[in-house]
Amino acid sequence: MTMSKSNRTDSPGSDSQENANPENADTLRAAKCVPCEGGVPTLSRDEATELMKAIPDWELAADAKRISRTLKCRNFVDAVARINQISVLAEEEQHHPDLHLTGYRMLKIELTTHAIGGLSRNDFVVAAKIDPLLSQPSV
Ligand SMILES: C[C@H](O)[C@H](O)[C@H]1CNC2=NC(N)=NC(=O)C2=N1
Repeated sequence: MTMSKSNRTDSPGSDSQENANPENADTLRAAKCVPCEGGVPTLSRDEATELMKAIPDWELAADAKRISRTLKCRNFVDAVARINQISVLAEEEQHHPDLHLTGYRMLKIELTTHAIGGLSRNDFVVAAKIDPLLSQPSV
């Protein structure tokens, strides 16, 4: 008899235990950034790759030390308005992206945890919170 997923008992080490609570955009958005002043390990490439599934519009750098999202804004004023929205969020979270505005409306948002020289969960929390801001008109 095949056991349905719902009445299967999870035991440590069983394959159903693996990824029992996968992170998604909602769990990341419900989280708060944890103050980071170093002394904690960066996420491994595998951990980062797993978290990328929650933020599909973002790109993982080849060295797995940062994530980025690039968008073409309507115009310069729209791009600056988005920077301002992101700055409010970054201050609330006390985790700050690098923001590059080039070619008058190309906005590249990069996240890395400077204190540890690589990625932490904070980067994914902020990325997941930035996404809804970008899907609304800025002004
Ligand atoms: C204590 C507080 O978490 C730190 O000073 C924060 C501020 N904002 C930050 N932002 C980013 N991106 N990386 C950091 O390491 C960082 N450190």
